[in-house]
Amino acid sequence: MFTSEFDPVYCIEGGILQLKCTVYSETIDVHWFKGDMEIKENENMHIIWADKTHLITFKHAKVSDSGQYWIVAGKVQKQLEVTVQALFKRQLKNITIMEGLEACFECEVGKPYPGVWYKDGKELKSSSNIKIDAIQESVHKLTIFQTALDHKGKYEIKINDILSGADLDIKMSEHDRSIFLEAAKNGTAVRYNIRIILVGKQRVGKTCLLRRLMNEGIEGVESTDGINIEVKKCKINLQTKEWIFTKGNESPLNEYPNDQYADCGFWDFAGQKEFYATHQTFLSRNAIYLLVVDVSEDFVMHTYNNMIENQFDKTGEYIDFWLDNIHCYTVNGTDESMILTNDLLNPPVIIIGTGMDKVQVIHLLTNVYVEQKIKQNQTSEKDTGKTKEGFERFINNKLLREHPKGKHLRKLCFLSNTKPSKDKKEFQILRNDIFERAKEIPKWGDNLPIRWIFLEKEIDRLTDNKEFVISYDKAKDLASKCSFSLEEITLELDSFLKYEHEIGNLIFFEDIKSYIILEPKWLVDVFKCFVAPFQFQNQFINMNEWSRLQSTGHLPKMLIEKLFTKVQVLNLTEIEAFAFEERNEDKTLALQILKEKKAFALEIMEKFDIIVKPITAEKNEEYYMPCMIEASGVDEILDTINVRNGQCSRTSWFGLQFNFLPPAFFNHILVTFLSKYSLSIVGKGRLAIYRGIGVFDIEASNCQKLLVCLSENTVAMQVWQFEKRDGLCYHEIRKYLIKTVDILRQKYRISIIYQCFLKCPDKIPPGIGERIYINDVQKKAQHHCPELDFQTVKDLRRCWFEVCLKSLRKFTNSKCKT
Ligand SMILES: Nc1nc2c(ncn2[C@@H]2O[C@H](COP(=O)(O)OP(=O)(O)OP(=O)(O)O)[C@@H](O)[C@H]2O)c(=O)[nH]1
Repeated sequence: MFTSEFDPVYCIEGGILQLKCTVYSETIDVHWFKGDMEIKENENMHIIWADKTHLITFKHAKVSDSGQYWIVAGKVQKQLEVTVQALFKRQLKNITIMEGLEACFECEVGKPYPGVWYKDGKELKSSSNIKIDAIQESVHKLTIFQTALDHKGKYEIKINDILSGADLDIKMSEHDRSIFLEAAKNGTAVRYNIRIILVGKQRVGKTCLLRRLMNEGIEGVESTDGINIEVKKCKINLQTKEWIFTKGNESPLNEYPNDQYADCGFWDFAGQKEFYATHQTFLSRNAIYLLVVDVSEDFVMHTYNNMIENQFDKTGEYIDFWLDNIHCYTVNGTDESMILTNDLLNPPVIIIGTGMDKVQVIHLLTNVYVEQKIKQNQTSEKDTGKTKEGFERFINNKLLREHPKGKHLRKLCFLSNTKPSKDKKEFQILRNDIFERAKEIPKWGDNLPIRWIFLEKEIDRLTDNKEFVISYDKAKDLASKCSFSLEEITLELDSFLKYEHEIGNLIFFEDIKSYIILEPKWLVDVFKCFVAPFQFQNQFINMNEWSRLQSTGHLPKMLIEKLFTKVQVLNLTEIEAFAFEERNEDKTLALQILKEKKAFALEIMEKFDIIVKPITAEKNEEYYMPCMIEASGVDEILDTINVRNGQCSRTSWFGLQFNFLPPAFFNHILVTFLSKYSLSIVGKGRLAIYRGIGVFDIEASNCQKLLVCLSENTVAMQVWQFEKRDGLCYHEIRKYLIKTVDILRQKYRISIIYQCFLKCPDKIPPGIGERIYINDVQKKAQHHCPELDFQTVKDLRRCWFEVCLKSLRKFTNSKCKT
């Protein structure tokens, strides 16, 4: 039938593709098929024949035109292989860079053709800050110099009628813009950074998991006793995705080039709850979170409404708690850079269920047990050991998916640290996942001024030499060595330090900048002695100060000094002290530096509201630690202050009900109130501060006291009037509470929401029932209070909301006119 050969046909996308055959006689009918579908003519393709020649022409070949074609004549069929090669050997790639830097789009085509560039559909031409060039019409380049925010958009190139497109995203530098832009003028370099934070309950296998990820064995892993953060580092090859670890004390990691390797740092948190108050220092926005849970433990679903700090223990609750924490500490309502897509928020969280080996054992054990139970008709879900399903149901939980915190979740994986698979593939998969997630984080591949990268290396060198905290002056010296601009060295240095703090490389507070913490371990060492001070009680016996700390929160200077002796990093080591002796040198300078560091440590703890100097009538300068005070019954406090003696009248409650109140947030509120109002004195000079409660004198005669207290996810206030005076309104205090919460939200960049409510002056603390939410006030003009007969909403409002004088005036004015 056929007189032609059927050699494979090649063509480049966009070109003309012709398939041809000749047959023995012009009367022979030829049919063309692709796969098993007969080809029909369309706009882009014509079928023609003349005499014995049959031809199909595709005007613009597409990659999808590739495949097996069949040519059928009578009962004979021949096969023809067609390959349409993509025109673009390299497509344009999305670019995200910081404002002021140079953006370069580049693509490569398989055959030389001219190209036309577009931005948001409009043709682009070369100009003062846009350069278009092409190397032999094969490599096409578009360079935008000194990018500005309005360069954001979709960029495309059309070559031979085929489009390739990519987005340009410009980020405004979070640090001081002008300084950054100035520093960038002397050249920039790309830097890839990954911070991985392991969180979860105690003893769920975080340290073992970290060891596995670092390719180490888990022999000798012991549960961390006390508070700790272990930091480990490695490099990741961006091309091969290989992870490179250091062994022992050598530090070859610095030798790997920044543009080809990502810096990877792991922070392994010990899971002690005492430590939660300090989390905001360590929870970085630019991190990947590995939330570790033990699958063999009991799983309890969403039980959040009644969950308060320190009072939860089940796996589901931990997941809830950590997702809430990560969400509220890392996502700022207005910050678009944390929104990845409609359904995904940064930072990413991967949940890792460890202990799979134990679950299988449970399964085996329980099968017999379950059978018995089934017979007795007594099965429960827990008995069946369906732990894995519990997790999956949790992840698919509608509530979780609707809540923004659910948008951080990327993956759920199950493994065993103690009994991994033979080739330990599950850990390799996890490493790959981590790497892929890292690319989604806004600061991935940031371009930084080269001198900043030099300074980063100098700092790395210090930490390699175990120098964990440096003075600001030392940082200035280093910066000038790295050619930071001399005139404004502190401005640029601050800008650098803020950036490094933001990505979690070091800890720097602009308002307490005498020292810079290069390793979180330093801060942890300080915190651990102060947040859990009672561990040292046995070592300093016969001191009344301990019981006073527990009952009143008073932390006298003498106790502070004692605790400081336990902070390793704030004391000379034995070797150092010995060296001084040996050399017969004066230690004064070294001791002076340690003294300064101690003062800095106190300042940090004050900054985090772990310790506070309340204003009191005596204006003493003593420190208090509200979080150390033993919880006492509210009834006890009422009786001590004589609130129920019949002569004291109590206002309605005003409060804020939060969706989630992160640990220590109430402490921040209390401390802010402590800086404005004097604490009441009860009994023999005891300050009226308790765990989760503060009582303040709000006027000179001490006849009006304000109670501020924490109850579940609620902060509530009530005023006690010991001298009846009608018509008093505390709207300033209400506004102060709201302003305080809003300022704290901004200061700690916490994303939390609340509803304001009023409630009858019944028991303390005010339960959830019978709360009147301010938004509902209009609907509830009459409010039924079981304890005080009928009370109108107006009565409840009166003491917290001023009469709106403006509207009153407007009203009277308008009356006057008429
Ligand atoms: N059976 C089993 N045991 C595990 C697994 N992972 C960890 N363990 C054991 O659990 C104990 C605690 O492990 P760690 O890795 O220290 O746990 P952690 O979460 O770091 O503990 P903290 O440091 O106290 O917060 C160790 O005895 C481990 O051997 C696992 O997958 N299966």
